[in-house]
Amino acid sequence: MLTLGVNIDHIATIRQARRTVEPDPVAAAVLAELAGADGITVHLREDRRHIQYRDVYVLRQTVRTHLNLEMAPTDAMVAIALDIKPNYVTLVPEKREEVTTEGGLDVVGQMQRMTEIVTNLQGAGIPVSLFIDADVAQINAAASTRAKFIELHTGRYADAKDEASREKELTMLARGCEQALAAGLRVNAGHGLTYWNVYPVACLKGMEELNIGHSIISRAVLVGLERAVKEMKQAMRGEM
Ligand SMILES: CC(=O)[C@@H](O)[C@H](O)COP(=O)(O)O
Ligand SMILES: NCC(=O)COP(=O)(O)O
Repeated sequence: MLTLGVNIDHIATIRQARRTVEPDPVAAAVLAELAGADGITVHLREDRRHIQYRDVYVLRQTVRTHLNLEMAPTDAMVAIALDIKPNYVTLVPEKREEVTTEGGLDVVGQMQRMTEIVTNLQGAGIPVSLFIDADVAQINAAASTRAKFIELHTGRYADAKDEASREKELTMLARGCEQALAAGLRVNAGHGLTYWNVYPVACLKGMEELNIGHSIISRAVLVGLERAVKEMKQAMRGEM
């Protein structure tokens, strides 16, 4: 059955805008789980722009589904993952100046390093997923590292400007999924998925989990606004 990992990075983005304590990603994770999330995903970026070490540390104790830690393939992050022990780690490429993750990992170009990290984390009982584009060579390389999963980068599909390009990207995702499954990999996907573009990806045969964040948090802010304003009026009347 296809599962949903809810990425709560942007709850932390709102908190960090004021460097305060609200909204707390830990509370968001509880609510997401109560609403049916099958997993919680957080990306602990090197620049700590949203999720903080404290969040991952507390989430490890509170998440009741599974915790997917997205992280750059660096020694510092591997040490954190070995200490926290999330249910799985997704290795992602990271650039300081990027607004969000741009491309997939270049596993082909750093086979030895990737294999070392995968071996190290999986040896400690933490399954690893490699966030890659639906590219034949990258998928073969990912399988060679013996990582348990890949996460197919759906950004190009999500950003497609017209139906023909979207169809082309979807076909590449479908072929990538098929190739990966045949190579013994388990397949997740994510990035830029929304309420409007998710269904064709959700229909891909063999897809295990979709990790979705920005669109869900954006919608949550809007569907929750009416209640939040009403509650502030109550508070102003001393009713809270
Ligand atoms: C790896 C991936 O696709 C993203 O979800 C990543 O976590 C994006 O990072 P931001 O949440 O900082 O945009
Ligand atoms: N790995 C993808 C993810 O966790 C969420 O990406 P997005 O929905 O915030 O673009």
